[in-house]
Amino acid sequence: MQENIIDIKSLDMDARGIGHIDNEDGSPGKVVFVEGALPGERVSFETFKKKKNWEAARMTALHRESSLRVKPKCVHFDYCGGCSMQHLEPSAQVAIKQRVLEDNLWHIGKVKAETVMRPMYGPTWGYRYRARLSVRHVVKKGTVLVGFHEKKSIYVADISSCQILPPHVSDMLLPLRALIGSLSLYNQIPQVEVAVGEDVTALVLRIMGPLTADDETKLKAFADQYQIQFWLQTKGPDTAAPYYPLEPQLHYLLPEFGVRMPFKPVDFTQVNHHINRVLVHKALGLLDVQPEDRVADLFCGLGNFTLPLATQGREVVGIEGSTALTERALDNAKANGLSAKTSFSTRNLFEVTVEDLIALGKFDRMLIDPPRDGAMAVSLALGALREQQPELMPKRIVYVSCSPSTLARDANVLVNVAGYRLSKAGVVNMFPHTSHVESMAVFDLA
Ligand SMILES: C[S@@+](CC[C@H](N)C(=O)[O-])C[C@H]1O[C@@H](n2cnc3c(N)ncnc32)[C@H](O)[C@@H]1O
Ligand code: SF4
Repeated sequence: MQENIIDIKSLDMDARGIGHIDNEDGSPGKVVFVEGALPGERVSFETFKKKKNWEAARMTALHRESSLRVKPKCVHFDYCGGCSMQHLEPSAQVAIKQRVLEDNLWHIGKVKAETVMRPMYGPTWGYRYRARLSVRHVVKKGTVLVGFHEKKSIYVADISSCQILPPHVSDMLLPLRALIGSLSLYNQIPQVEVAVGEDVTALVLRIMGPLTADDETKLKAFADQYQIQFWLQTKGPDTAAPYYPLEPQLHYLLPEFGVRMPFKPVDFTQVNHHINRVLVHKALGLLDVQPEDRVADLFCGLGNFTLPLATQGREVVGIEGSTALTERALDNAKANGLSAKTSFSTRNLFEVTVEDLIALGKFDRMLIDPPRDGAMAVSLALGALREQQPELMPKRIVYVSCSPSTLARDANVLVNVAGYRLSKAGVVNMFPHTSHVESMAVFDLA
C-alpha cells in the first residue's frame, strides 16, 4: 500500500474522482481513480489496484473540500452499493450526467445535439418504486440480510433503512428480515422484488422450496399488518403469481392521458410513477403527434407510451420482444378503450431488417425505448430504408435511452447513415444518487 496526495480534476461514471500522478517534469502522468473524492478536491489516497496506465485508490484524507460536497443522507452510504453519488450535491450529479451524455454523443457518436434540453427532474428521495433486493442468511451474524449488494461485492449490505426506497418500503426492511428469518425457508429465499403500485405494494418472494402451514400463517399476518401483497416465484419470472391477498390489482396511472395501467410486479415498468409521468409527457410533447399520424412505438413493453400516443394519433403500432408484455399491452389497450387505435406484435427488434420496416409500412413518427443494448438493428434498418424507400421514413424519432453509450452509437447511424439531424438531447434525472443516466434524444429528417 502506498499513500500519496493528488488534485482531483473530474469524476467518472462510478463517481470516482479522477486525478493524475505528476511525472518528474511536472507533466500529468498516470491516471488515478479515487473513490470518495470529488472534482476540485485535494486528497490523500491509498492505492489498492495498480495497472500500467492507471491506479484505483480510496480517499484516506481530505485536504481541500469541494463546495459541492454534501453529507450523505443515508447512514449506509459508505458500504451499500445501491448509491454512488450521495456525497455530491444533487444538481451537480445531474450536471455530470449531462456531460456524460454530451461526451458520449461526441466521442462515440461523432454527433452534437443542436439543442441541449434542460434536465428533466423527478423526486430526489424515496423514488425507487421498483427494486430487486437480495436476501442472505448470514450464519456468522445469525441473521437474515435484505438489501442491495455492498459496493463492488457479492455480499448483501446490512441495511436497516433506505432513503431511495419509498418510506413505507424502507420501514418494512427490518420486519421483513425478521419475517424471513422466522420461516422454515429462511435460507431458501434468495431475492425479494418490490413493486409499488398506486394503492398496493407487491413483494415477490423467490422461493426455492415449499412453504409450511406455519410459514403461510406468518406471511399472511405480515401482509395484513403492513398492507402489502405477497407474490411467490418458484422458478423464472413467468412463474410469479399472486399469493396473498389476491386483490387489489397492481396498477399505475397516467392521469394526463386518462390511462390506467395494470401490471405484474415482474413486468418491466419505469422506476417511479412521478418521473414516468414526466417522461411520457416530455416524449409525447417532443414527438408532436398529429391526429392523422401513424406512429410506431418500438420496445413498447406493456404500452406505457403506446396508450398515451393512441389518445393523440390515428394509429399506434407497438412492437416488443416479450410475448407476456405484448399480451399485457393488448389487455391494457382494451381496458382503456384504445384497442381500435392500437396493435401490438412480438418481434426481436435486435434482428429487425429494412424488409421488416417496409412490410410495416409508413410511420409518421417513431418512439424508440430500448434496453441498455440500444437499437442498432433498428437504426441500421432506417439507414437502409433511406436508400430503398425514403418516402417511408418517419419524419421525427424520439429515442428514450438508459445507456448514453449505445444511444451515441445509434445516433451516429441515425445521423450519418439514415440522414437525420440530432435536434435535441437531454438527461432525465430518473435515478438520483446513482451513476445511472437516463436520456432522451430527438431526431428529425434533415
Ligand atoms: C426500457 S424498456 C421500455 C418499455 C416501455 N417502453 C416502457 O416505458 O415501459 C425496454 C423494453 O424492451 C424490451 N426488449 C428487450 N429486448 C428486446 C428485443 N430484442 N426485441 C424487442 N424488445 C425487446 C423489453 O422487454 C422491455 O419491455
Ligand atoms: S441504496 Fe438505499 S441503503 Fe443503499 S446507499 Fe442508497 S439510500 Fe442507502
